[in-house]
Amino acid sequence: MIELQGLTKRYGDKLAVDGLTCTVRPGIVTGFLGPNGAGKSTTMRMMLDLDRPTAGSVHLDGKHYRQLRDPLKVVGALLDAKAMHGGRSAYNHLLCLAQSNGIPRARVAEVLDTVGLTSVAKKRSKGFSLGMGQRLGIAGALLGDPQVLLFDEPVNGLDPEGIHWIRNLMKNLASQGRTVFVSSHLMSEMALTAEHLIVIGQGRLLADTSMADFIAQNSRSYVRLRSPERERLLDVLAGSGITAVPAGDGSLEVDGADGARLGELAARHQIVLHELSPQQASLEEAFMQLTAESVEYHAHSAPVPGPAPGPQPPGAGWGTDWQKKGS
Ligand SMILES: Nc1ncnc2c1ncn2[C@@H]1O[C@H](COP(=O)(O)OP(=O)(O)OP(=O)(O)O)[C@@H](O)[C@H]1O
Repeated sequence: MIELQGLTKRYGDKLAVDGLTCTVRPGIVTGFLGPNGAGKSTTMRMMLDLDRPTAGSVHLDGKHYRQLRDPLKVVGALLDAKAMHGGRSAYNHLLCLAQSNGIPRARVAEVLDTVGLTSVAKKRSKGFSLGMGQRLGIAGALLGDPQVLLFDEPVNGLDPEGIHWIRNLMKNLASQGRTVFVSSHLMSEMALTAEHLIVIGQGRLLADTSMADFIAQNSRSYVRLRSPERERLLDVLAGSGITAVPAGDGSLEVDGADGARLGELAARHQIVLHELSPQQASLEEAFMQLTAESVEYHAHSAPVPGPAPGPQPPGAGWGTDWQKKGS
């Protein structure tokens, strides 16, 4: 369990983390979300005593990091996969960590095997790809068999097989009763991995809730109906007190009634349906909705040069005209 109590960090004028109070529980994967600069990395660094809080506290399974005799046996972390001595082999890197934390040498081979790096164990890590570096960082986090695990952007640089692997690894670690706390900007991946979410914006807590509730509370869900007898369907729905909104593509959008009820209603009146599909917003949409006010950095689309103004290609405007909100 990780307990934050009024956790605050100020860098000069900048309040990077602003009075965070929350608990990260064991047995589930908890996702940590926030726009760029929200304070996620700073919070994780304070959990590991790499940054000293301006105020407030962090406790890992009831203890402050500095009270831990062999910290790697209590908390394992992947913060920056490149933060290692590149001249050392993967094996020696892990061996150094093991020896300074009272962890038996045999554990090194075990974690190398877990992360799939046994065949390159004797190679220097500076020759590793981004994905191999991530795997080595994860091996380091697992070395002490800790109950608490922190992962900052763990799928960075991993290929689809690697992403699948780490998703299952995190779920397995949680199912063993461990506390797994993971940050990522990849919403689709987070939606598949995390059961609970902690969301921050400009250093403040915005949400501490289950994944399902987060999406339900921050987005619209409705049922889309399509029928060759649209007008009759509208009448039948109205007769049952159900409001349907005609959409531009000829379908109807119905809020506040579930698919089963709508399907039965149509069947009772012998109305043919070509579509009946519950529409649930994605985590990404819910996240954008909640954090819209606390996004500090916005990209503005650059005007497309040329005679015909039209839709911009995906990604147009990125890297141009970054502007700090409110400045
Ligand atoms: N060492 C530092 N000195 C000064 N300001 C810092 C320092 N570290 C972080 N900050 C500032 O604190 C704020 C929070 O940064 P942090 O890196 O924790 O955010 P983040 O949520 O991890 O962002 P990202 O998603 O972009 O990684 C930012 O405004 C950042 O510029």
